[in-house]
Amino acid sequence: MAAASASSSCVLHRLHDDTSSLLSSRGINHRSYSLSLISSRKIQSTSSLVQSSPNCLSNPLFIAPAEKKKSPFQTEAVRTLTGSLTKAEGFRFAIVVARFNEIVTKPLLEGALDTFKKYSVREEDIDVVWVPGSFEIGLVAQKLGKSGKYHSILCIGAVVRGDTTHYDAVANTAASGVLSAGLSSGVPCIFGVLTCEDMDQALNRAGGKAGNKGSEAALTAIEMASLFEHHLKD
Ligand SMILES: Nc1c(NC[C@H](O)[C@H](O)[C@H](O)CO)[nH]c(=O)[nH]c1=O
Ligand SMILES: CC(=O)[C@@H](O)COP(=O)(O)O
Repeated sequence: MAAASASSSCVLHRLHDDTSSLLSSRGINHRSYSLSLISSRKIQSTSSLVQSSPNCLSNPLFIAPAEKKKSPFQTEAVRTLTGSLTKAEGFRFAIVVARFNEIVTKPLLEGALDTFKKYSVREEDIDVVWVPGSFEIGLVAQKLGKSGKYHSILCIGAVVRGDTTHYDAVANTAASGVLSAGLSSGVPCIFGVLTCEDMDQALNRAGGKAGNKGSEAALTAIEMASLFEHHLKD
């Protein structure tokens, strides 16, 4: 390989001289056309080109291909990071649950606990914290997140529209409170708060024909805990 590279190197230098004299004989400013004496690195890449197609040298205006430099940010392949649902054992969770509309939030909580158990989360690794209503969830979630004791905080509530616009205040504040708790603590805070037009909608999502949103939120809590623990740790 070294011999081949050396011979290609002298070939290229000779080609450079021949090309320069050829262009000069035709009155062409050979400086603009001449082969720049390519770096050893390009000679090696060009030597591999010469070895694969030696007749390219017969072309008097053969110009060694410039080697494209790889961006330092360029990778050989796209990396994909996802959380796993299969390695939940050992993760610690807090569940913040609103007592308002307990007829709905209790089955949501039970659905979440059943899912944690199904995915091997130990009972001793789960803390349940009750708050009066969904409005109070955000502050408590932030406090728990900042404690550093949990891999993920699951927030459960049920906001059901009444006769006034109070629903909008509570529903929007609950959502922004959970988001803010996650952003400020750096711990995944999962929004498992139902926001429903009536009680039927809420009950259908707490173990009725629309499933159990508490159970679904627990799966999200496990996946996010895994993603952060295995891929996003500082
Ligand atoms: N109407 C609902 C409430 N309202 C209570 C508030 O969440 C809060 O506890 C009160 O405003 C005191 O700060 N909470 C729910 O979770 N769901 C509702 O439908
Ligand atoms: C979401 C609420 O706060 C709501 O249940 C309160 O009912 P109302 O709007 O009739 O006072």
